[in-house]
Order: sequence, then C-alpha cells, then structure tokens
Amino acid sequence: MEAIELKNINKYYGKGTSKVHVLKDVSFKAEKGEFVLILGPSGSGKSTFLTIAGILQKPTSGDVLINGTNTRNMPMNSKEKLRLNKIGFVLQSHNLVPYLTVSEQFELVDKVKNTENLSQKELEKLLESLEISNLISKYPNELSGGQMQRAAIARALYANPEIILADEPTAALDTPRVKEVGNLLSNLAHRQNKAVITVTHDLRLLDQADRVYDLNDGKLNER
Ligand SMILES: Nc1ncnc2c1ncn2[C@@H]1O[C@H](COP(=O)(O)OP(=O)(O)OP(=O)(O)O)[C@@H](O)[C@H]1O
Repeated sequence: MEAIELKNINKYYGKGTSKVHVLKDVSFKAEKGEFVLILGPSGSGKSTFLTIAGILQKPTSGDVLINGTNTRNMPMNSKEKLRLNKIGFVLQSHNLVPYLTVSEQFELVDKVKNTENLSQKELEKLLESLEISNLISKYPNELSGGQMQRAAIARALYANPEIILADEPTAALDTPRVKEVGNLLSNLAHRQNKAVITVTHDLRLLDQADRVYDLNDGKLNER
C-alpha cells in the first residue's frame, strides 16, 4: 500500500478574474522506502502540492490518501492526529520556534506527541550526523541559515514520522552540505523505510532520488 497517494488533485486560489489554477489534475504516489523528488521552478505549485499532500490545506477537488485512508471527509481532529503521528515537515522557512533553544524544540515535540519519538541516544546520533550537537543550547537567531535548516530537519525526524515532506530543504546550503542532506534523506528512505518526498528546484539532489517528477505550471509528470 502507498504511504501517500494524491488522486486527480486540482487547486484554485482566488475568485472571479483573479482565480488561478495552481495544481492541474495532479496524481502522485509514494511508498515507504523511496526518496521521491519533485522538481519545479518558482511558482510552479511546489509548496501548494506539499501542503495538500501533508493535509495542511484542502484541494479544490481530488483525494489525498495516507496509508490508504482517504482524508477528504475526515474531521479536523482526526486529520491533526494523522498529521502529527505520520508526517514530518521540513519547511522552507525552517519554522523553528524563535524563543526556544534547539534542544527545547525537541522538548516541544515531546509535549504534543509523546509516543514513538526518537530515544535520547538516537537523537544524539542524529544531531551528530547533522553536525549540530554543539548547537543545542543556541536560539535560532544565533544559527546560520544552514544550521537552522539542519536543526529543522532534526526536529522533523525526532518525531520519527513514516512520511517526510520537505520543501526546498537545501535552499540555504552549499554543495557539500546539499550532498549530505541528500544522503540523509535517501538513507532515511532506504535504511529506515520512510517515504521521503522533497519538492525543490535544486538539481543537485537529482542523482540521489529514486524517482523524479517534474512540476511545471501545475502539471505533474514522472520522468
Ligand atoms: N494563498 C494563496 N493565494 C493566492 N495565490 C497563491 C496562494 N499561494 C500560492 N499562490 C500562487 O500559486 C502559485 C504557486 O505557488 P506555490 O507557492 O505553490 O509555488 P512554488 O513552486 O512553491 O513557488 P516557490 O518556489 O517560489 O515557493 C503562485 O503563482 C502563487 O502566487
């Protein structure tokens, strides 16, 4: 069974003459164990795709299935529970809480979800592999763009989600770090059996992906 499936998704923003058709009959599937890349230029609909896939917003039409369950008519609190337990987000704007240190970001995860998070030892290993172990007492504004991005990746992985949705996770990184983040994402898929879906315009991630889709002007096609 697919970890995540989108069926015939359409998304419009706005009304009347300002109405825009942002996703056009998009269908997509990803299984656990694969690292799927969605490549598209700015404005092609990547963030819209990812927020719909992560049931953060509703499509205008079409269905989103998580582990075979259709989310269309799910009550809000069931959706939130599903999202919290199954999906990890790595967003463009890193969304770290500004008034919490890096280690407090993980404590915050524990407050909202206290089962199946990584153990202290696993977290230490993760922080080491991301080279941010020495930064855990720092606040986000004391970190570089790349360090913030890696802290945000660590926080998403800490909750141990089955599905990882990443929006431009390499945006602020130099080429060696891009390779590292690419390796990390592909290892998560291959060694930890997660479904890893990344939207990006960063071609440097291309050779690490198992499957690649192109998103152009709201149309999604597999390569
Ligand atoms: N809430 C919104 N209301 C109206 N239009 C929107 C909204 N969100 C996005 N759009 C428009 O939809 C289109 C796709 O936006 P989206 O952010 O999904 O693209 P993107 O590929 O992620 O772009 P970028 O890489 O620049 O972030 C753009 O033309 C954008 O202006």
